[in-house]
Amino acid sequence: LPGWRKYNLTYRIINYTPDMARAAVDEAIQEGLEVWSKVTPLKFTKISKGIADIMIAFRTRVHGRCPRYFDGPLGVLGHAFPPGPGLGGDTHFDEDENWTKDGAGFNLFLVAAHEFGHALGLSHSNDQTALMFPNYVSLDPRKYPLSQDDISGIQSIYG
Ligand SMILES: CC(C)C[C@H](C(=O)NO)C(=O)N[C@@H](CC(N)=O)C(=O)NCc1cccc(N)c1
Ligand SMILES: [Ca+2]
Ligand SMILES: [Zn+2]
Repeated sequence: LPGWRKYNLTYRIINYTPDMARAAVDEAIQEGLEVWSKVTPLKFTKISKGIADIMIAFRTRVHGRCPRYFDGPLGVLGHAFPPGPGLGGDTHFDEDENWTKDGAGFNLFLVAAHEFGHALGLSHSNDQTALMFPNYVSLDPRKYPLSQDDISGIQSIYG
């Protein structure tokens, strides 16, 4: 089965990027999850210690026991593991990027929303308008980032 077998998921922000205010990071993460909870029965609860389903961290290069590595500035911006125990659902952002709330650099909310798509079981889409399209397209973050393709995809897993 490609998705989580429960609707109530926990997440924990392990560390914070120095690029943004902590409150802005909390908000970008929460909104990145809300994009998906708005169109599914999924609920996300933030915890501040212990093991969450979705462990979120800012990392560089080779990090911890993660089998995937980051590549310095630009290129890969983040990665997330599909639903499952342990590493499953965990989401990492490349700290060598310039993370922002608005303006230059990469919009954390947009990248987070994309990564959480993976953490919930979605793979990349070849629909150019989809949030799950492989390449970052700087959208207006105030504009709703999901395309019909994204919505059909997530609702086929969590109908
Ligand atoms: C092979 C993967 C590890 C690439 C990685 C990715 O897709 N992570 O989910 C990634 O960071 N892709 C870049 C594009 C690239 N340089 O390959 C990206 O912008 N992904 C995040 C993103 C954010 C917002 C929207 C979209 N469409 C994509
Ligand atoms: Ca990078
Ligand atoms: Zn991706």
